[in-house]
Amino acid sequence: MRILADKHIPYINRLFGLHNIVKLCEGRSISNRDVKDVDILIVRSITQVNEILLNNSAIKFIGTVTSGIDHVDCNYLKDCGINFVYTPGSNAVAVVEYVFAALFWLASRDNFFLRDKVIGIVGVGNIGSLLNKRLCSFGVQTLLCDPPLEKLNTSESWKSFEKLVSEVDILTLHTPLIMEGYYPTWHMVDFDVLDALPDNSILINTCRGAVIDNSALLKILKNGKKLNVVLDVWESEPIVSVPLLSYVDLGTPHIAGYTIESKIRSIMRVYNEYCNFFGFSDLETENISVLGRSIIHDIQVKEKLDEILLNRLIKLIYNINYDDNMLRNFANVLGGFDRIRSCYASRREWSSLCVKTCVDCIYEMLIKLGFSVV
Ligand SMILES: NC(=O)C1=CN([C@@H]2O[C@H](COP(=O)(O)OP(=O)(O)OC[C@H]3O[C@@H](n4cnc5c(N)ncnc54)[C@H](O)[C@@H]3O)[C@@H](O)[C@H]2O)C=CC1
Ligand SMILES: O=C(O)C(=O)[C@H](O)COP(=O)(O)O
Repeated sequence: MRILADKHIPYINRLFGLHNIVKLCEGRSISNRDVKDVDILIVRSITQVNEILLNNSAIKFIGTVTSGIDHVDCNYLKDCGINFVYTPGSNAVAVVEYVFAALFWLASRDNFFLRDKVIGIVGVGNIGSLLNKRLCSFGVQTLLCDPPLEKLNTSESWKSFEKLVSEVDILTLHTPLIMEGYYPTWHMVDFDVLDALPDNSILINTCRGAVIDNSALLKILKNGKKLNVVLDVWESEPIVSVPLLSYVDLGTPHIAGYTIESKIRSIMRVYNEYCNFFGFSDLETENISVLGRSIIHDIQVKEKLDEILLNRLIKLIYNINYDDNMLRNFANVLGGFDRIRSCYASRREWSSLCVKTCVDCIYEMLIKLGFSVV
């Protein structure tokens, strides 16, 4: 069969090349002409998958190596009988660990402790629920907002979005981009919401840029609103608002989900779904262990695991400031945003750091936080 794939998805030839003819393209430039004689299409979030792309094509199977699917017209694919797979949760760990890195970067800069803050999580799915679990295991207070889930699961203590905004010190967004329907998220954070946030609170967006009205955010920051902002996603991607970037505390090029582990998880998920759909047997396991340990392991933890020590462990794995600097250096360069992302030296996840301790309570905490412990 003939496969067309985004050239920046890893392991495509290794996984699909044996049985198929594989063509690789820049994701943003894939066109209807490219898919004319193609059976299988494998994309990232930067390829709009809709009738314009697929009209008169013979495509049978489409995979996106993403959790978000706002770039896909799912109804059109269903109407055309095209089998569609995506990879929800594949990069949840990566995003959660990005949020921790951002929080600890701010905490050490502004000299506060996370345990003294209330963190509001909007969207409690794969990412939001894992973030909540890890924050709570580390003794950080959280409040949750997820109206669709609230309708299904009344056991949690949910907060309305309006109430959450006024009660939290830190607001972190983890919803899909939903333009319409009962719970739309497009511009969910608008000027009024931004104005209602307590002074000196922290706003983190790692879901989709347009969940925050970026023009309103720039306006209120220009007006002097005291707000600490972390943006990994931008309303005008791949163009980044340089004025907005100049006001945010941390700005990164949509890489919160970019760990080596998450990239392998997602392409393996698509590959296994492809094998199932076409009836092939050579299912690859999600062979993350092929990565082995990170370059730094066998760290001894003897003293209690406080925020300062956890921050030091995190920084062994990931320096978020580096990604912020990269974006600030290339935001003004034509194609810079996509270039940084496609050349990104994906980081490792905490589980790749092997920590040694003989203190039981530290052992349990490290396990709950996602580290490998011996
Ligand atoms: N920056 C990055 O690299 C990444 C960004 N993302 C983005 O993060 C989003 C969330 O990812 P997951 O947790 O895997 O998705 P998910 O689908 O598991 O969870 C999303 C949650 O949001 C809730 N939700 C929907 N509408 C809502 C509303 N109006 N208010 C509050 N909650 C609402 C849903 O009920 C669901 O529980 C993705 O859709 C994607 O857009 C995901 C991975 C990486
Ligand atoms: O999985 C998602 O949803 C994301 O936002 C991914 O991080 C998008 O990465 P690309 O598909 O744009 O490489």
